[in-house]
Amino acid sequence: MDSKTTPKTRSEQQDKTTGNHAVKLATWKPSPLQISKPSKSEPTTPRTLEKSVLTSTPKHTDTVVLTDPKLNQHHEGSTDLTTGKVPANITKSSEPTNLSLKQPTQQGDPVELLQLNGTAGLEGSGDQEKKNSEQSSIKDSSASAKVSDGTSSLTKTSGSAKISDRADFIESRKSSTCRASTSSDVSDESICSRLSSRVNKPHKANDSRWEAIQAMRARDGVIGLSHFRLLKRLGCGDIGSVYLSELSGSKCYFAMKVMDKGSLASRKKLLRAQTEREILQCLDHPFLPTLYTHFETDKFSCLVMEFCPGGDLHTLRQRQPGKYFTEQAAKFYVAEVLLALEYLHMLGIIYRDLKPENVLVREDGHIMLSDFDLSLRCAVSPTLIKSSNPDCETFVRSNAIFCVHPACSEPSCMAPTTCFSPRLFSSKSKKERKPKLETGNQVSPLPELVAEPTDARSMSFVGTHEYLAPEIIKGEGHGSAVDWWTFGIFLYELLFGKTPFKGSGNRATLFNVVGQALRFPESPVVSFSARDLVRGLLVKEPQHRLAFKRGATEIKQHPFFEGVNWALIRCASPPEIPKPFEIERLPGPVASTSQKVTPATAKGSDNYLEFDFF
Ligand SMILES: Nc1ncnc2c1ncn2[C@@H]1O[C@H](COP(=O)(O)OP(=O)(O)OP(=O)(O)O)[C@@H](O)[C@H]1O
Repeated sequence: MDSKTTPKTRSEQQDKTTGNHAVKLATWKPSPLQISKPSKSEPTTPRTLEKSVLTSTPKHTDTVVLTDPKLNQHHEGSTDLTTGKVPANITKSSEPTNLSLKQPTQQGDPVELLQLNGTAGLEGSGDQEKKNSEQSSIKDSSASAKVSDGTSSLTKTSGSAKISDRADFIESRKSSTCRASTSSDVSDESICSRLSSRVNKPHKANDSRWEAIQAMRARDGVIGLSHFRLLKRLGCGDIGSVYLSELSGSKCYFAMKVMDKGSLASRKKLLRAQTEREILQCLDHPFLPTLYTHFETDKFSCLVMEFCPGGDLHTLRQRQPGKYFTEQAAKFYVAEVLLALEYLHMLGIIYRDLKPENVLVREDGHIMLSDFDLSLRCAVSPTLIKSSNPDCETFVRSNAIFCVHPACSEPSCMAPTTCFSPRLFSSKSKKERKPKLETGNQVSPLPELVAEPTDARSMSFVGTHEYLAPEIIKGEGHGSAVDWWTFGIFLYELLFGKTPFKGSGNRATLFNVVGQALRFPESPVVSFSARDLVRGLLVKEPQHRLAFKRGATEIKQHPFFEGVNWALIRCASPPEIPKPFEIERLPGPVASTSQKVTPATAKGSDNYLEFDFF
């Protein structure tokens, strides 16, 4: 079975819950959740959720949803692209029959037409581009993006059900300098969108897909929905559906996330969509998605990203003997995830949703971390904590962090953070002085820079039950250390085929996360260093957790990763290379072609030899 069509539900771990399963935590009460900045288009008055109800949706039993009982406005499911409606019964079942996405539009044509009443992409600015946009709008409205039937693949409404709106309480030592945008402008071309179309992605220089998009843009002025053929629905998350799509005539394939703006607005998820888009615009890393372009129609907001034909790590794990990875394979995947997290942290992004379902496998077997709508953006202030100059004294100092509300951060605020000149903290009071750094086994002659948001704090209750950090559950406020907790759970799951604190239900799981001691199963047998790393990461108090002070550097130096060549990891052989994705197997107009999406057809996209991040 094609992994892309395999339901992403954690079948062996799912709770047999139907309907919302309210969880009240008896022994502690999540701290009041406050909204720091009400958004104009999402007029949520600051509120206190003293009796917050944690619910798990049947569609995503493994993901936490914090519902404000007063608002009671959380809806699950994705919009039917044909009707533009959210299927009414989608919360009751994850059966494919509930997801009739398309209606036949042409008799005898197995390919259904997806009428997307689109206006052109909104990239670019200025009169000429507006003109183009208008012309294109006319063109688009008469054009139809084709989508295959793919009914057999619509077996899953995958993805995580998440907090219906972002309500991050931001503990900020300095107000953000970013534009305080409102989500009402999401349908318009935001400053970020304009920036993004010009964002330089140096690592995409040899990417044929990148070139194809640029060529199309140069030719037509703007890129819109009419430039793509939607071939198959790959999956569906909480804020949109993802389609395998071809840039018409280019044989370049992409994953296009299509979000219904009306549905986002009514479900108060515009901010999440905006957050994801703005984060994607910033990324240029081998283990993170490339956003090739973004455009909007009257009805939809579309993100065009790299397509990963290898499925996700959850599905891949299920296919392993014993449903767990060998230690070697696990090491490979977590090492790549670690680099992705490190890069995100350097950009001031706390990921907050690490789980195997969100780790996709590229055509070359390397990974791609996906799904950024729960991420939190902060401003980071890189700090040099260890100088290469032996005469310089070394100090540990947490870097100053300023969280920014998801609605008021933009790439221009974040991107330069990696380029800051590091501050070297010289002599301070003796109190602040730490005699020696714990540098693990390695003695590095290189300067050591912490550019991660180790001090960031948010009060949101986000994530997936089994992956939630204790400080999130307890509502104590959380920072980047939550990513190291989830990293520990992730490693544990890859190694043992299950998560460590899973209870009989979501409520029990949350209690276990907070109160239960970490235990390891007797089998499979896992090395001491692997268990030691997991132990270091799954420390309940974030301040005592591995990587709390110095971020990913601490983890990289752990003996578990001994021998890993961090700089050349993307040249390492992956444990498994996915079979070429066969376009001919898809129903619809492409069925007659024998085109395969292989590394050959996406030539140049993975020319990672010139690796200069690390
Ligand atoms: N770049 C991609 N390549 C291949 N498949 C993808 C890609 N991005 C997403 N998918 C598939 O589409 C599904 C939906 O992805 P999406 O990011 O919309 O939702 P999600 O990860 O389930 O989370 P959320 O609910 O936060 O949106 C994923 O489960 C995955 O199977």
